[in-house]
Order: sequence, then C-alpha cells, then structure tokens
Amino acid sequence: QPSPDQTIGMGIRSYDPEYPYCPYPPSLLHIEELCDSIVRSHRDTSQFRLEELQALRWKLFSREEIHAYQSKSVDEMWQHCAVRLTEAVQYVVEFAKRIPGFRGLGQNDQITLLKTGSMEVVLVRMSRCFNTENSTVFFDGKFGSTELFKSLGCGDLMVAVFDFAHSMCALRLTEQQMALFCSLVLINPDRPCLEDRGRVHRMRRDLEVCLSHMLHRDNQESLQHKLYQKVSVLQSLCSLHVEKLHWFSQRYPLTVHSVFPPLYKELFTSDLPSVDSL
Ligand SMILES: CCS(=O)(=O)c1ccc(CNC(=O)N2CC3(CCCC3)c3nc(-c4c(OC)ncnc4C4CC4)ccc32)cc1
Repeated sequence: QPSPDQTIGMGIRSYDPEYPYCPYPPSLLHIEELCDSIVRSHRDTSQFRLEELQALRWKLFSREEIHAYQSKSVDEMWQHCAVRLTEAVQYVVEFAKRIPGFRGLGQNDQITLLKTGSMEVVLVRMSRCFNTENSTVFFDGKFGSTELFKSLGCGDLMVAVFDFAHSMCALRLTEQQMALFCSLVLINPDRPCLEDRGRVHRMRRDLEVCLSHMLHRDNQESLQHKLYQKVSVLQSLCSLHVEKLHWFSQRYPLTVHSVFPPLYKELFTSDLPSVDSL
C-alpha cells in the first residue's frame, strides 16, 4: 500500500539495464512477452479488480449517505476527492514503473511522463468503476450518481468524466486491451520537455505493435482508431481538471497547501505561490 505522503520522485530510481527493446522489427516472441508483461503489471496495480467492482455494483449509497456528502463544504469534498484521486494515481505510478523500459528512461523523463499522463490513465481506469445501467460510479466503497459530488462545485467536470466513462464502457475493452491502452497513454513521445524523446518513441512503437497484435488476435482491429480518438478527449478532460483545481486553489489556497496530498500538488499544480507569500 503506497504511503499517503509519497511523491513521484521518491518512488523512482533510474537504472540502465540492457535496454529490453530489441532493434526493429521486434520478433513476435518479444511482442508477446511485452504484451504479457503489460497485462500482468496492470492486473497487479489495478487497485480494484474488475470482479470486485462488479460484485459491488448494486451497493448504492442511501439517501442519508448522499445527503451527508452533499452537506460537505466545497473544500472538504475537494480534499476528500483529492485523497481518492491521489490513491488512484499512486497505483498508476506503480503500473508505470513495471512497464519494461520505463525505469531505463532518465528520471526526469519518467517524471515528465507521469506528470502529464497519470491523470489520463486514472480517467481510463476509472471507466471500470462506472455502472452505465444506472449512471453511478464507485466511490468510498459504494456506488453513487453525480449528485454525490454536487458540493465539489464542478458539475461540468463530473458530467464530462461521466460521459467519457460511458464512451469507454461502450468499447467494452477487456482488461488486457485496457492495460495496453493505458501503457500507450503513458508512453507518449509528444509530451513537452522530454530529454530522450527517441527512447520514448522506440518504447511507444513496440507498444503500438503490441496493441495491434492483440486487437488482431481478438479480431477487433476496428477498436484501434476508436482508442486513438479517445486520446484527445482525455487531454481536454485533464485540462478541465487543472482549470477546476486552479479555480478551487484561488478560493481555498490554504486547503491546497496544507491539506492536499504532496503527490497531488506535485502532479496537478504549477508553482502555486508559497504559503508565506499569501
Ligand atoms: C482507478 C482504479 S479503480 O480500481 O478502477 C478505482 C479505484 C478507486 C475508485 C474510487 N473512486 C474514486 O476515487 N473516484 C470516483 C470519481 C470518478 C468520477 C467521479 C468520482 C472520482 N473523481 C475524482 C476526481 C477529482 O477528485 C478531486 N477531481 C477531478 N477529477 C476527478 C475524476 C478522476 C476524474 C477522484 C476520485 C474519484 C474507483 C475506481
């Protein structure tokens, strides 16, 4: 279980093993090994197993419990969600570290990929915890609808997240397909300020071969372009999240500085003015 005050830098060591990506074109054996390793990493770091989430699908919050959430103050609810989001991100950091070659990247590039990609992976993963039959989502052990998050004061973000989750659920991805899609979202050579873009590009290329190999095996090649279309939606959702966080931190600077988890601040805030300058 990751510690609540862990930040990215603490979890990452960069060593330089024999680079596991063989020269192009990779052999079928290498591709299948890479697929298996990504699927295993996803399963071992998924926070909740799909079966667990499905077993809880009809465990709904009562009216009283919903009312209790709605009576929370804006900063209390944001703080609560920030802790939950940070927990989800910590599992994504673990997933990233197990992607073959990720630890072979320089520490700065590992942090850049996580800073820019971890929220996107959380959003993809979160689609597993939606029940599209009654538009509820898993939160704090039970399922509730968007009304649960009314006091966050960012209804448009929640509606956008729910819509995205619905569109992801419509693709009916297997856990293996989701695992590979998440690795592609993370290993993105177009992220700004990468130092060794070429190395990220080589990793990305092999992961793309893995995904098309898997979709071919599953006889679902049509999923490929649908998944790549999701990437732009993810990016707009993340900027909406950062916009909302900025709005929130303008109103509750002390909450963000003194109560939000360090990892959350490291990932989602640019350099907010330090407390003594407030
Ligand atoms: C991911 C691995 S998993 O095993 O599948 C998994 C693991 C834990 C949970 C518990 N739910 C949870 O943490 N939730 C649910 C929801 C999604 C949508 C509404 C409510 C949400 N939202 C936030 C949150 C934000 O909290 C501050 N702020 C902005 N955006 C978000 C959403 C992530 C987009 C932050 C936590 C959060 C669910 C699923």
